[in-house]
Amino acid sequence: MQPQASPQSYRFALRHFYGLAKPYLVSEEKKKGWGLLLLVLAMNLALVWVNVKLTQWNGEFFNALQAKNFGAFKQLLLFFTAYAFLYIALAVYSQYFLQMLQISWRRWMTEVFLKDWLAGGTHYRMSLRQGNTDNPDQRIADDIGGFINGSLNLFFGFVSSLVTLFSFLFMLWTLSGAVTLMGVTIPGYMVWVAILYAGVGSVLAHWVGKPLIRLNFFQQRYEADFRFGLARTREHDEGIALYNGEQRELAGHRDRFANVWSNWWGIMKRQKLFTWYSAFYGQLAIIFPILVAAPRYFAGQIQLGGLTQTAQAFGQVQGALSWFIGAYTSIADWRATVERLQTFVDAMQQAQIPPREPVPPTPAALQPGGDIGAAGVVPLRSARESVALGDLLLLAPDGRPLLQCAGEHISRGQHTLFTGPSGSGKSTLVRWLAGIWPYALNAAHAHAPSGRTLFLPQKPYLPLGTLKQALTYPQNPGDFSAAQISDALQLARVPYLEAALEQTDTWMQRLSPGEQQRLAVARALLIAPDWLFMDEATSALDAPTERAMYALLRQRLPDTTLVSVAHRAGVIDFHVQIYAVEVDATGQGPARMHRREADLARKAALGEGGIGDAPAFAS
Ligand SMILES: Nc1ncnc2c1ncn2[C@@H]1O[C@H](COP(=O)(O)OP(=O)(O)OP(=O)(O)O)[C@@H](O)[C@H]1O
Repeated sequence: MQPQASPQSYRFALRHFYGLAKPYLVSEEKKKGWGLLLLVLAMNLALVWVNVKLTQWNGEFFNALQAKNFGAFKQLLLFFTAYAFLYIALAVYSQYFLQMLQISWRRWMTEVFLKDWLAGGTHYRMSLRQGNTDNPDQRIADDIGGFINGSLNLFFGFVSSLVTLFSFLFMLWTLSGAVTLMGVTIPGYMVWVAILYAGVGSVLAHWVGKPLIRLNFFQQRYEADFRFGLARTREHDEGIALYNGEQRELAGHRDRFANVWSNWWGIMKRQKLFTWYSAFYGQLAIIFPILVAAPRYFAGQIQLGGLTQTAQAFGQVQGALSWFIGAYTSIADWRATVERLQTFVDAMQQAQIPPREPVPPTPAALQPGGDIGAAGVVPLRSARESVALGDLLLLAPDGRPLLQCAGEHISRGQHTLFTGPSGSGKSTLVRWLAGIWPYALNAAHAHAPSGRTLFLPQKPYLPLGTLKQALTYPQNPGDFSAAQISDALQLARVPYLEAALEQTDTWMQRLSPGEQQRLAVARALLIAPDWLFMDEATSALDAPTERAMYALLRQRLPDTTLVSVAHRAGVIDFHVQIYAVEVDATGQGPARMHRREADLARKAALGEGGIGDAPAFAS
């Protein structure tokens, strides 16, 4: 997405802002939110009032100095003390309450985003639809805060500037008097000069600063890509070290940093131009009003206090009018942040659990390369205690047909094995049953089982934290007694890990793949689900240990139905029904499933090195 700073895009940004901000302002925290918002607003208005008073004070003070009036001088000093204290207190507390509002709002919004992102595999389905949302971590960690801070700062800046403008316009009009130019008398001429000065300044600032919008947008994206690349290297350090892949990694990081670097140069050059301009404009603003008002002072029409007060009022009017100049880059950043968050929200909505009724796919979806979007995505959850696949057709994200089902059915207790060549769609079927694979057609008569399910993938996920937390994931360690945990580790043949239960480590890096898979078996023993889906969940174990793990699961979890995806013959005996997936000979159509007898499957496995090899099943 490339930001276009047209008036229409600002209208969109405002509409999206409304959609993003409204939920908090009508949420259960609305009282606190509105209360803080109004409090900070009142304090900002009070600050403008104090500014007006200080400007008036300034005129009176310099007049008292010029008149050498010591009594007035002393009294004005007292007034100054009162105004200054009020100003300081307001400045401190308006900032404090503003920050309180920012963090409360951010906490609320982050919670909502995290929940939506992590709900029902949404995060996974979003990652399937590449291109829509880059770096979700950045959206949640940075953009929510940026959105809230930017919106609040712009709002209060806008209101303060508006009120300042009207308060000081009136004062400036009164002070400035009239000027006659080429026979035409212009009343309140300082006001017109201030408007002209700020107007020209704003137009020039817009012209000079415009490219910064695009540059800042891309800078954030490039920074996030670079950070993400580094995080991946850290995560996969062992693989990289074993492959001696450091040079490739280095090249990748250099490439990503080159984007950061070259875009940054663009920002620097444009920022330099902008700073030339804004510094010149700011310096000129100091002397400009005095120059314009000086003729009246030297003509004796105003006193020294009048001159300084006029200069201050001019500065305030000009400053308020030029608010757009100061806020220019902030508005651009804010707009980019709003758009990024909105894109993220849209992507989350598209990836959320689809409607229960299947949506007919578009013809394009069935063409290779066609994008079926979220249509037809229906992992229907059933109240029935079985798996039924009907004539479900699983698709790849690009619409390519992967696997055609033909009425396969698994009842409770009917331990089932799916086997077949690599890439034929077995894992995709498991993902669909888990409700996270959205690309499927003809799902009306297919359903996943009800009840408690646990899916063990080939690479078990072990979260950051203690080993006990990793073992009991996704449940909490407190859900199990020490004896249950100890038993599970003993049975899964990793008794020595008991000593490390309270240790914190990156367990996915520290434990061997086989240990991780045995830990996952221990997890299944603890959780004791109704349905256990094992997608090559024992592939890293030696054959005897693999058999021992299956025997253990069958023995210890008598009420659990096993649904496995596996390649080795050793697991056949633990299943009562076997489906072999056969790929289409032409390579064009989807793979298909065939029911196999255990003997035939075993023979195929022994003969061809894999139980799913197509030639062994060819009739
Ligand atoms: N996220 C994805 N994006 C695009 N294609 C995918 C994605 N996930 C899977 N595929 C493709 O879908 C096809 C089926 O993959 P799947 O993992 O289901 O195969 P499998 O039969 O389980 O293979 P294996 O036995 O090697 O695990 C493959 O061609 C794979 O490349």
